[in-house]
Amino acid sequence: MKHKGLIHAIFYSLHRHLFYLSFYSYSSIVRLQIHISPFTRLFFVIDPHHLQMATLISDTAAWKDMKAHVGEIDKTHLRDLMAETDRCKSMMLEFDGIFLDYSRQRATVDTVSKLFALAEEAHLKQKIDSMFNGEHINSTENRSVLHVALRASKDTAINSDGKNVVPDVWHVLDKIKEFSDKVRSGSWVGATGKALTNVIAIGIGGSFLGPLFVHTALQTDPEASKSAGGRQLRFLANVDPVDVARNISGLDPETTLVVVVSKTFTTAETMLNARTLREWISSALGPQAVSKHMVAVSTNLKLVEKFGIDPHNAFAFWDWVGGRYSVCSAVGVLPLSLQYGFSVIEKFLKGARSIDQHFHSAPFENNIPVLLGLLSVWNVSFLGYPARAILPYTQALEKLAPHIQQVSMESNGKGVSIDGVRLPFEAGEIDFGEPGTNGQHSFYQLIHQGRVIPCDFIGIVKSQQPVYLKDEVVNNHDELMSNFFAQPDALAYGKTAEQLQSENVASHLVPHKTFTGNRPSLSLLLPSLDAYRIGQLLAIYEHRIAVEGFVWGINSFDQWGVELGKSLASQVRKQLHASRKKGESVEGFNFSTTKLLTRYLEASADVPSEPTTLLPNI
Ligand SMILES: O=P(O)(O)OC[C@H]1O[C@](O)(CO)[C@@H](O)[C@@H]1O
Repeated sequence: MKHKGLIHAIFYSLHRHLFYLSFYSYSSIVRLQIHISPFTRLFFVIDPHHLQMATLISDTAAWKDMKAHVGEIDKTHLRDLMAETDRCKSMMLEFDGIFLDYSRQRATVDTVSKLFALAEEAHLKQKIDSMFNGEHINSTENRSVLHVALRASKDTAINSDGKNVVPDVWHVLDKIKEFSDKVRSGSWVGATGKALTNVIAIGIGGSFLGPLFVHTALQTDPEASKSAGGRQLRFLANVDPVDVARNISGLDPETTLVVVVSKTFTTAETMLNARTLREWISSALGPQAVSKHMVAVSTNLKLVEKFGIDPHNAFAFWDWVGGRYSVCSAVGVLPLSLQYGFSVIEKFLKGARSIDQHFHSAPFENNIPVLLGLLSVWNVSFLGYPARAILPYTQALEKLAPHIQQVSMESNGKGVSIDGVRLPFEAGEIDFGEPGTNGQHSFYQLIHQGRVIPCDFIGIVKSQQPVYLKDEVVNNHDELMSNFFAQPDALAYGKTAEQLQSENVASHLVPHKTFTGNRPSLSLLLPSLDAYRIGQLLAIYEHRIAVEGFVWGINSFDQWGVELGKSLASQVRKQLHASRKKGESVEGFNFSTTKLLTRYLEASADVPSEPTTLLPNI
């Protein structure tokens, strides 16, 4: 019912510490909505069909002040900024062994105070508190965001919907400890009585990338690798049968445990891979072997049971854990504990906890994730650098960038504010990276002389695997770290034409050999790379990404952008079935897709149309 010009309803609601005040007019002309909370702000819709006006962060004085400030920064070069010792000193800090130097950002002390003003305007502190307090800050899914509870100590209370979730977290952790101890000690055996020494973890996205990152980082840590003994942990993510073949290659079902990891237990790729490995096990050992060889991690325990996995062998987590934030839940803790033992993984959780406490309580000027997040906003939204390179100088962190890609790009790759208003600025950033020095011989050319890409340099003081050859000038790790220290200066200072001329460089080469410099980076130095430090690094990135989203005023905890492709794939799947089984021609697609599908079907007409035995050939 519409009453033109009439304020039809006034709602007051008190929800925890938040106060909402809403005026709705069902007129087609005016709808006025004022929500007073850290997340929802003044919001007017004048004619829902034509005009929307909302207070976005980009409408605030603090944002405009930052925009104006860019002109000041453009007048300076990092060469000059780096000469200001007091400025540099103020841009270095340390927390619990992690040393951060952000003096090579294109920022002055004034820039940093303006960023704090922006944070204030964005209600950053209140938003962080709301996250830790279990408010439903993931508003489009009406969920809390409590990955910090996954690594809280037993005596902490963290509430979601009025319930302390920490006892549930520890109930599952204790169950993982007990189960992984049994498997590792050989008291839980496979169907033929043999110990299960190999694990294949099936999962994709957040149910894969975080655990893979941690596993790769721990693999070469002496304590962890000693604890792993000869055990193997593999990850099956891609529905590509090549990935199945790679995973089972050389493994014996008799000694293999399969962990199916899926928050929803409906993800098409994971479920097909799970059915494929169930077939691999039952065809070798009989269907009754599944209960000894397959366990699951999920929030959907009903579907786990329906799949045929014994509910006693299911490890739960909760809807307040986002997939990409789930590595500290059973998603990561179960496979990693099976491989390394629970005590190693507990250290990883403690490392993450150390950063959680720091993030929650440290003042912004000493708060590593807050500073990193604000600097990213500065680089993306004001200096106009859309990408970020993650460059760890340790091969052990080779899977850090792929994991952070998901955490960052799935979280902050959004086009509307948390209120659903289209953003007049770009949020999110393009993350990529490779360990140094490999990356130096690949894409660094572009970073030095092409596009400006802010870089995160991550260095480790003590190598996990030190090597020192007798005739070398420095040990291998010092060689690696020489590059870690050199690259940020090369980017910041560059090399001028005058310098080249003084070196008698041929004049036609001077433009080619000139480095403009003024390219921002930051350096994080960790004392070592053990389970604790890996946990810290993970939490630093998770919280940094949340800070960016909080300032941009978006919902960093949903991922609607992945849905459309999934539903289109399901239409294609139906078509492939209809064409292969019933000979139906391709229909209902555009010209291009019809052509591509027809070509695919015609060219693959000779592939087996009946089920085949699984025979990996690699
Ligand atoms: O754990 P699930 O439910 O199988 O989901 C896997 C991944 O799929 C996504 O939903 C996106 O495709 C991710 O957010 C998630 O991490």
